[in-house]
Order: sequence, then C-alpha cells, then structure tokens
Amino acid sequence: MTEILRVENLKKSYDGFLAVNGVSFSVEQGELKALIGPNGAGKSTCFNMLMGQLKPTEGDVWFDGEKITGKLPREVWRRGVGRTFQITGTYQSMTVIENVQMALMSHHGKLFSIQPRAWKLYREEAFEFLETVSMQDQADRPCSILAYGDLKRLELAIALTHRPRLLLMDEPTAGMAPSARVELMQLVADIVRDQGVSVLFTEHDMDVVFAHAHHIMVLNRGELIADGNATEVRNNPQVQEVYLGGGTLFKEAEDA
Ligand SMILES: Nc1ncnc2c1ncn2[C@@H]1O[C@H](COP(=O)(O)OP(=O)(O)OP(=O)(O)O)[C@@H](O)[C@H]1O
Repeated sequence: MTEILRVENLKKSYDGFLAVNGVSFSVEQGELKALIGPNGAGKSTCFNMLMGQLKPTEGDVWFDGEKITGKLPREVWRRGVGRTFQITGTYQSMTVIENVQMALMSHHGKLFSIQPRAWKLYREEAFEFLETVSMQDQADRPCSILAYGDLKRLELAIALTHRPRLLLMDEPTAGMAPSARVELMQLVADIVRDQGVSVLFTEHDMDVVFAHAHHIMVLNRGELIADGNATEVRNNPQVQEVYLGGGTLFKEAEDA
C-alpha cells in the first residue's frame, strides 16, 4: 500500500497548553481511518493543522511525499486534500444539482464565469456525482427542503468534485439519527473501496467507527495512545481506561 499522508511529531500549543503533543501517524491510499477521543482530546486541532487552518507549533505533515506543513488551506486543497465539516456548507437558495455544478465550476476554474448559460455547465458531470451518493432523483429540488441526511450526502458529493485523494471528514454523522449515521458511513466506505480515495474521519459514535474504519487512532489529552485495527484498539488497556466503562462503550460494536 502507498502512504498518502504522514504526520510526524505534530504539536500545537495554545499559550503554553499543549492541545496536541507529539502526534505521529500515517494514512495509506484507499484507507478509511478514524481519529477518536474524548471531548477536548485534540481531534479538531489535529485536523486543522493537516488542512492548513492552524500552523503547528512543531512537527511536519507530508502529503503524497511532499511537505505541506504551514501551507494555506487552499494550497493543501489544490494538492488533493478535501474536507467536510460538522456543519454543512451548501447554498440553500440553489437546487441540489446547482450546488454540485457550482463546485465543478470552481474545480475547473470557471466559478466567476459570466457566460449567460453558466448553469448549463457541467450538468451531466454533476449528475454523475449525484449518482455516486444516490441523490440523482433529488437533482432539481431546492436545498432548503432537503432532509439533514441528504444534505450530508450532497456535501460529500460536493467534496468529491475536487477529486480529492484524501478526504478529511470532521464528525460526518453529527446530528444524524443512528440508522442514518451507519448508512452515511457505509456510503463513504463504498466510495473508498470503489474509488481508492483515502478518508480520515473524527467521530463520536463508536458503532459507526467500529463498523467501518479499517484502522482507528485514539487521541487522549493531545497524545496518541492507540493506532490499530478494531480488535487491537478495543483490547488496548489505555483505551479502555480512557473510555471508562469501555465494556459498555464497545459492546454494540462487539455484538455486531
Ligand atoms: N483556539 C484555542 N485556544 C485555546 N485553547 C484551545 C483552542 N482550541 C482548542 N483549544 C483547547 O485545546 C484542546 C483540544 O481541543 P479540540 O477542539 O482540538 O478537541 P476535540 O478533540 O476536537 O474536542 P471535541 O470532540 O469536543 O470537538 C481543548 O482543551 C480545547 O479547550
């Protein structure tokens, strides 16, 4: 397998407080990897450093062999790192397909096209992305009336228009009903399998994590305490200690 992302000794200090303290890991091409940890463990801080929103205090990030530490978010994005957020970022006044077309215009450098027929641009291509997330039947619906789970799928389609080789997903299932969560992550897992894209995601729902992630990393108080497959992580004494009553936390995943 080819390594697509490598993080070495990443640190972030907020006024002397080490929110991320010497984190090192890698993500392989075609890997679906989870970053979990209790509230305040440093997951978002880590993500923001990978994507360039935050400058690390120390350490380095390599993407596809190139050092990207300290690069601006748009430079990281141009190299093939996409991101989805906890709060969806679609244009509510536009239809589903127009949102995807807009993303494609941006991808092709034609976002500010003054062509009168701009809305005919990339419609077919946009439709294909909607098919990837099974939303082709909703192409002409306004985003403002979409169910929350559909908005999340649309957001995924939009992120894919930039053909990321690595997609960072920050709590992709936040705010969703449990059954819809597993469904969304199944879709992500299918895309990883079919397209060979790598996905690194943070998540609080352990059922989602243990059902889909190939590998799981556990962050606690800024430090990585585990990085392995579901069984290794579940049996890690430090992880069990962090998730007090770990037996119940992991129970459903074990039963699955
Ligand atoms: N801008 C900031 N200034 C000071 N401290 C911060 C800042 N951002 C985060 N922190 C602190 O850094 C630590 C890590 O926060 P972070 O948001 O990365 O954790 P998290 O694992 O993403 O948490 P959650 O699961 O609640 O989103 C926390 O103690 C938080 O209070």
